[in-house]
Amino acid sequence: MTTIEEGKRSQNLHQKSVHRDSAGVLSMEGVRLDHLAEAVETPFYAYSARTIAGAYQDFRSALGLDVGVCYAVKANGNLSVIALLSELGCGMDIVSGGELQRVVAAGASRDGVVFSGVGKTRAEVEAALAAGIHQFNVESVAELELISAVAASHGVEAPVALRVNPDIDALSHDKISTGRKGDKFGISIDEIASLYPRASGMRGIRLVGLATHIGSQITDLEPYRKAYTRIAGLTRHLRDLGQSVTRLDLGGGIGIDYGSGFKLDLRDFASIIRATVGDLDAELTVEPGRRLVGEAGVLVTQVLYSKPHADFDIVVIDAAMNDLIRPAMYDAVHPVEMVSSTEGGSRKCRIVGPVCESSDAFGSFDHLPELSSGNLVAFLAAGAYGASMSSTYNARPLIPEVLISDDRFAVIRRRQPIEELLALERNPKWRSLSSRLPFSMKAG
Ligand SMILES: Cc1ncc(COP(=O)(O)O)c(C=O)c1O
Ligand SMILES: N[C@@H](CCCC[NH3+])C(=O)O
Repeated sequence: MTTIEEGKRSQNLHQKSVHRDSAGVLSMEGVRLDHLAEAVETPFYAYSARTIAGAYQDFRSALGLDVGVCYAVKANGNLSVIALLSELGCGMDIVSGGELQRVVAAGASRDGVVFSGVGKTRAEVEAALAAGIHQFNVESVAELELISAVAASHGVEAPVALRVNPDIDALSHDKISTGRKGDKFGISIDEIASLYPRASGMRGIRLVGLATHIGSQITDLEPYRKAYTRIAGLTRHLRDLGQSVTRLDLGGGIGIDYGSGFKLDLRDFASIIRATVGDLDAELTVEPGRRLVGEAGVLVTQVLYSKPHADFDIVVIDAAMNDLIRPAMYDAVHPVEMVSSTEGGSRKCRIVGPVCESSDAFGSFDHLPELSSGNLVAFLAAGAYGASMSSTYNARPLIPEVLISDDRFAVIRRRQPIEELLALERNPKWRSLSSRLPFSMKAG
C-alpha cells in the first residue's frame, strides 16, 4: 500500500463509479453529489449499484460459470448491498453470526453461504447448522472438534473444508496478509495430510475439500500462483491417499485501484486458477470482497475549517477516522476529488478529521485548489472496509449510506441517533447472577 505522504488524485476517474458531468460536478449514475449533499447531510457514503453489478459481471465473464463467487460480506455488510449481489446470483462468505443474520435478513440463499473465520463460537456454529449453510471453512483442530460435537449432537453433518495456511506471502500490507506461516489463519499445510483422513472419519463432519485465503489488496499474481500450486499438490496427495476432495475454495483478496491506475486483470487471475487447479475436476469458489464493492463507493465530506501554514494548509473535514479507518490503520490513501471542479491553481494541503487522534488524517495532497469552509470533497474507492469498519469513537454517530441506481437514490443506513445509544447507559438495568438465565436472555 502507498504511504500517507503519497496522496493522489484518481488517475482513472472514468473507471470509477463517479464522473464529472457537463457542469464539472462529480456525479454518480446521473445523481450530482452536491445535490445529494443537500438531501443527505455530510458526511455520508454513496454507492453505485451499477458499478457493483458491473464488478460482479466482470468476475462472471472472467471466471466462467463453473467458478462460484461468494461475496466477502465483511467488505460492506449493508443489507441492500448483500441483496443486490445475491439477486445477481452471488454466494456469500461470512465470518460471524452477525453476518449470517445480515445475509438471511437480506434474503440471500443460505445454501450459498461459506463460513470462514478463526473464532467461530458454539452459538455461531449452531446458527449456521440450523440455517443449512453450504460450507464451514475450518481453521483449527479445536474448531473441527467443536463443529463435530455440535453437529453430531443435533444429528446432522456439517459440510467442512479445511482452510490451509500455505505459507505464502501475499506481498500486500502486513496487517492484511493471512497466508504466511505464523499468521493466525488456517491450518499449516504440513499438518493437513495427516489431519484430513482423521477429519473425514469424524462424526458430524462431511469433509468436502480445502480452502485458502492468502490476504487482501493483492496486486501481484505470483502469490496466487504459488498458493494455488500448493493447494493443487496437496489435493493430488490427498486423493492418492484415497481421500475425496470435491471442493476448493480459493479465497479472495484481489486488489483494486486506489489511485495508482493499476489493478489486476481478472482474466489473468482466471488463467492462474485454470493453470493450477483447473484440471482437478473440483468445484471451485472464490471469495472477493473489496473488488466487488470497493470502487463503487465514495465518502462525501465537507470542509469545516482550513488552518494555513507556511507551505501547506491543514484542512479539517467533517469525516473522521471513525468513518473511514483505513488511512489511520494501514496508512492507506484514498484518492480525493473536489465535488465541484474549480479553475485555478493548487495548494498543498493535509486533510484531517475532527477526532482527537493525530492519526485521524487522510493524507497530504497537492492537486486540490485552496480549500475553504463548505467545500465538498469526495474520497473515492471507499465502498469496501469503509462503513463496515466504522465506529462511534468520540461519540460520533455512524454516518448514512446511500445507494444510487439510475438517477435515483435511497438512504440504506441513516445517521444513528445518539439518543438510541444513550438510553441504555442512562438507565442501566440491574440484575443478579444468582438466577441462571437461558442463553437467549443473556446480556447483550
Ligand atoms: C476468508 C476471507 N475471504 C475473503 C476475504 C475477502 O478479501 P478481499 O476483500 O480482499 O477480497 C477475506 C478478507 O481478507 C477473508 O478473510
Ligand atoms: N480491512 C482491510 C481488509 C481486511 C480484509 C479481511 N481479512 C482493509 O481495509 O484493507
